[in-house]
Amino acid sequence: MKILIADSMHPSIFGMFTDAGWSYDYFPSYRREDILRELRNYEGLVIRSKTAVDAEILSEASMLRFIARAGAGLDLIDLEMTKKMGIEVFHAGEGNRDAVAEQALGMLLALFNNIVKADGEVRQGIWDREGNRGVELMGKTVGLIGYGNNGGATARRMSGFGCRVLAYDKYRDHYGDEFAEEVPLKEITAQADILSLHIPLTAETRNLVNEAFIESFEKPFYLLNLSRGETVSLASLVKGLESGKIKGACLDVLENEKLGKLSFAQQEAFDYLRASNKVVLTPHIGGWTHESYVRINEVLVAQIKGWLTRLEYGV
Ligand SMILES: NC(=O)C1=CN([C@@H]2O[C@H](COP(=O)(O)OP(=O)(O)OC[C@H]3O[C@@H](n4cnc5c(N)ncnc54)[C@H](OP(=O)(O)O)[C@@H]3O)[C@@H](O)[C@H]2O)C=CC1
Ligand SMILES: O=C(O)C(=O)CO
Repeated sequence: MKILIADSMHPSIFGMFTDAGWSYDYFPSYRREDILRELRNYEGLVIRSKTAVDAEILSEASMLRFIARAGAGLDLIDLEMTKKMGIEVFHAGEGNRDAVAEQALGMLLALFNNIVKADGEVRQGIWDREGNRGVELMGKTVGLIGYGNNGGATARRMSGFGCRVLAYDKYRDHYGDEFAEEVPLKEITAQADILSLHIPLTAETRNLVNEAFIESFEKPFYLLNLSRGETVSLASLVKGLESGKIKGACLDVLENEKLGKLSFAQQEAFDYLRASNKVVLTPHIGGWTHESYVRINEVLVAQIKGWLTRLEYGV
């Protein structure tokens, strides 16, 4: 089996592929046009987030049997088309869920305890204790939307901090566990002090957090987004922060990432966010730890092996 690795990966993948008897070409700097030109020669494609695997790319995938995404989200892959073409798609959500959950906790604790602001002040010689009085996580109600890998890992940690955790997942049944109560969405909007998004980006979740949704919350709340930026309308978030309905936000992802590509309206919203002490921002690093970098490879290789075994035994 010949595999094209078209994005940078932790080098542990090379030994894993060789041990499995798979041959590969590693071209981490391949751009879209290179993939378009070469893909017809490969049975497997490994990508991270550089290239969208859309209809045009797939039209060159005459030999392709699988795509392995070195991460959780599959929003860059045309899943309808891969299904039609019988191409397997693997992801490594189990590989970075703990990283995402720890980052969610870290961002929230930073926000609640004014860590970024206070750190900046002390560095400038300002010793302000009253202006940096914190908020505790203990006893807060957290609402999670999406209860898969990241939602589950986040619930485990939030409950350990003394929070009551409510979880809503539109596509799972009977998912409540010792860390989170399974609830309808309206229970989250009625009770949550903190909302944390752990959903994929789909037509349904794009702009899920808009003005009407924010207004549907009964209490002012804090927002965490470590899913995809496009699930939250930045303009609505800014309105919510201005009105006080949103008390603060932790954003690892933005509506239009990489900052350079922002439209005028997005730039205006982003300028508000970056000037606000009620907001903690990180550059999409939630799933991006040294440990997850390796674990993602292990998860993908296990999935590919499992699939090959199933094919071999016809199950
Ligand atoms: N910031 C970062 O670095 C990272 C971000 N992510 C993002 O987080 C997302 C979630 O990851 P992960 O937890 O691993 O994914 P999972 O698929 O394990 O969990 C997501 C859950 O949300 C459910 N869901 C889908 N649509 C809705 C909806 N409209 N309302 C409520 N629930 C819904 C899914 O159902 P179903 O399975 O049926 O779709 C699934 O049960 C990824 O898709 C990715 O975009 C992931 C890793 C790192
Ligand atoms: O795993 C994901 O989907 C991420 O966003 C990190 O690449």
